[in-house]
Amino acid sequence: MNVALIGVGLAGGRIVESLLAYESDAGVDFVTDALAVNTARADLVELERLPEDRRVLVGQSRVKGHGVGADNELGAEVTREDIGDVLSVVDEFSTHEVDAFLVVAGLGGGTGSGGGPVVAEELGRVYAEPVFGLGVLPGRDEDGINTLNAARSLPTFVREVENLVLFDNDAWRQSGENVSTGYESLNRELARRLGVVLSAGEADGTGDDGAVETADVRRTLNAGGVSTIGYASVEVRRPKRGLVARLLGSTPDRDEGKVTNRVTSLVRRAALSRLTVPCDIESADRGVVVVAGPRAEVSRQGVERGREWVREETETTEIRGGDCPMNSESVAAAVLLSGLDDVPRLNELRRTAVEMRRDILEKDSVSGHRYRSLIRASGGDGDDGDEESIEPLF
Ligand SMILES: Nc1nc2c(ncn2[C@@H]2O[C@H](COP(=O)(O)OP(=O)(O)OP(=O)(O)O)[C@@H](O)[C@H]2O)c(=O)[nH]1
Repeated sequence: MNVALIGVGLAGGRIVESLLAYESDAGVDFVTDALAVNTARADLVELERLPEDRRVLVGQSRVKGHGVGADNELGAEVTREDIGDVLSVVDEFSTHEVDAFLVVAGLGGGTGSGGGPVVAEELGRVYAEPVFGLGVLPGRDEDGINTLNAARSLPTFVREVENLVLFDNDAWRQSGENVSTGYESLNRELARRLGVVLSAGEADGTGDDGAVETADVRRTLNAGGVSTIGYASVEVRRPKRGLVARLLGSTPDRDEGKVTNRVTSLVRRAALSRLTVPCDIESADRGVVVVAGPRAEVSRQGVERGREWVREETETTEIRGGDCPMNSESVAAAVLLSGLDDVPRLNELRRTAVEMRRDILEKDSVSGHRYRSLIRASGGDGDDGDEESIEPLF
């Protein structure tokens, strides 16, 4: 699948770079071009892989390159004002080769959660290719404003993209981890999962029957709403060949049954693994199974059996899938499940956001606080809003 990546905000830019790192390490080719957008100059400087002309600073006239300090209304506003700068860089992409855009953002901050949906809306307006999103949910230990930002940005982001893949930082952070090294390993885990899914279609156009195609992933994501990804991998040791076999050039016998079982179990483990956002897999509307690895280690029958198993477990007939040849030392299975209708973390996030807003508004000490207008904008301020609902960002 050929994707154009646009990372908005710090988390967005870092995750885009992790995907680029995965792509080069795995020797696959799914990123057509990539770009980072930010309101903070320092966050763009921190990036390592994207060239200078693929880093766009927005809102300079308003926030002087210092970021929007978790104000996602301001993040949305300044991104909209400078959207021309973003689109002119996207214009330089080989968009005729692009199958889809992927807008990546952390939903807890100001720039990504505000600017991400704006970028998605504008790309959808200008280009015919689908626009997908990847949204990172803030942890429970972050400030109330991060939860409120995510609760407001989510419905807007979901509306502006064809599908929003979710990643829940909380479900992935190990206790006691240093935040920045923690993010690094989180981003690697995320890139591994998404990387396998986006590698689908490497064999597009070759007429290879069992290979998973770009269209399989696109149709799965067309279910709309939000999605999650499960993943499992296993190292494969190439069997040693004796001297005579090497001289004769013969290939070692392949235990077909063993390879098939290994692939089937791998797909099951992926579906039952810790998902990028935990949920009941039965709540999925569609899915796609991608098994990537050396051709000799990926049994088509194994993929088919695994797919059948996911179909039964999810009680969903629309489970697509296939293999994806890759020159690696391991076989990896990723299961993308979309159109989820029950994600407990999202319900909790909304509830917490309502409670936090109430708490913050009740505390006298926050009168005149810089977040007060934001909190009012989120609705339920006692004047005319509904106390139990959160207003979408726009
Ligand atoms: N997975 C992951 N999450 C991150 C990373 N950096 C930040 N986050 C999360 O993303 C949220 C948004 O943070 P940032 O991306 O730093 O914020 P921003 O969008 O740049 O917005 P401002 O800094 O407010 O302008 C935070 O609430 C964190 O939960 C990262 O590298 N990886």
